[in-house]
Amino acid sequence: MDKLVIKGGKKLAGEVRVSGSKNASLPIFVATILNSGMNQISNVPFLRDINTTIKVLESLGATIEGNGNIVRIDSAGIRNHEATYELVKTMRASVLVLGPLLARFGKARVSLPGGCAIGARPINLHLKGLQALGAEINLEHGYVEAKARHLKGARVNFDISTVGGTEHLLMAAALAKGETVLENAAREPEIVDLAQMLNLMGAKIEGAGTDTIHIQGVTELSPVSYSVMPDRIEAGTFMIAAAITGGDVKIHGMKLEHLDAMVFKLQDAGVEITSHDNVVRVKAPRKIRSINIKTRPYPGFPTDMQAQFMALMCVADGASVISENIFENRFMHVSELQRFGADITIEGNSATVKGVKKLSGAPVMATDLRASASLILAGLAADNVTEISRIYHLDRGYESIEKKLAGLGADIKRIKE
Ligand SMILES: CC(=O)N[C@H]1[C@@H](OP(=O)(O)OP(=O)(O)OC[C@H]2O[C@@H](n3ccc(=O)[nH]c3=O)[C@H](O)[C@@H]2O)O[C@H](CO)[C@@H](O)[C@@H]1O
Ligand SMILES: C=C(OP(=O)(O)O)C(=O)O
Repeated sequence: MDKLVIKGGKKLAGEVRVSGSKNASLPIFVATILNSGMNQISNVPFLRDINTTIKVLESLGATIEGNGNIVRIDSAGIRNHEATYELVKTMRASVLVLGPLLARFGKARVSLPGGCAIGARPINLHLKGLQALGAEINLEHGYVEAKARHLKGARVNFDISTVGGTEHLLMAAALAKGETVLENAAREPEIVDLAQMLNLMGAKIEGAGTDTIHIQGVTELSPVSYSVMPDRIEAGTFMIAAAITGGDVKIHGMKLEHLDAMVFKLQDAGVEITSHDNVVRVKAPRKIRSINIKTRPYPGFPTDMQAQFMALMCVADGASVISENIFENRFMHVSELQRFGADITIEGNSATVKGVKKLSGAPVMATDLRASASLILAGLAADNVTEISRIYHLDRGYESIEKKLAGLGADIKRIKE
């Protein structure tokens, strides 16, 4: 298993480019199930989760070839309607194939994804929504078996804002008969990206990016060429890397408006953020101020940036309260950050972080994707050497992160074991 070795204390400087979004690519790849033909998806990041999605689509019968960051998906050969436990267990988002398979072929059998390190993460709202569209759903031997002669448009009111649930229903409703209205829909930019791609395929979707989405079902969708939006979480991670190392970094290819909630918090913490000609410059202050955050669905502070922001607060001036409101167990990074000498106490869904003068490098273990990123950030700011093991989590969601950080002057190496 690979590990990362970081010698901390370098101020990051220079320029870095953000890759395409993992969380937008996954549903966009899955949406190709809805048509029959050759789709071309560009700005795709090289990630383990993308490989898993490719394996899932291939197992259904799609033919896929890649060239750099462009992936061509021919969905004409899809004949199989089952996604196995072996594939779904390695990546939860694979469960999104259920709705599109059902909408196009009238049946699907997909393994339940199960929980993960950050929470139980049920899919009850996905299934309730598909049932509202007329799907007959049975749970057998850990699999969801779904049938519908023809999905029919309906009103779906989500109990809680769910990104995956909204994406799932968008895709299924695109080929349903009549109008579907999604209420209390999630508003994340990745949902807007998916809706844009579906509309290019011929879907009739209005209101993506708001909490009410109207979908007029169509009978057929066509293959498309589509370029994936930039990864806002990768961009946010670089912003914090600049801030935590006392650095001055220019980030290319990001959309600053996708990170408004975090940008305001970083500015409150004293970080200077300017944008010119689509390049965002992030300049650290002499001392970071402590700031409280509460994670919320978009446009609130993203849960996927909570761990990284906590790493920053570990070296800030004062105390910060960080509340996690999306996932019930997303503080796994706390015990690892404590190994760097961070002063953090947890009470319920809140962590109080008292800034310390200096973190001290340590051997640590990554527990999930964003936790891994927070450990890199702490390692960049810490004295001495940090060794991070179990970085396969990181490879799920960050394209060549060690190369990009090394390009900014970090002393970071991947050791193959
Ligand atoms: C691949 C992808 O895009 N992953 C993102 C997506 O995950 P994902 O789509 O899984 O997250 P959701 O928005 O669905 O989850 C939000 C909350 O709703 C709960 N819930 C969800 C569905 C459901 O049927 N029942 C239910 O109770 C979840 O357990 C969680 O507590 O959005 C999360 C929240 O921004 C991000 O952290 C993930 O990075
Ligand atoms: C939690 C994440 O991803 P996933 O939903 O795929 O687990 C993430 O990207 O931070």
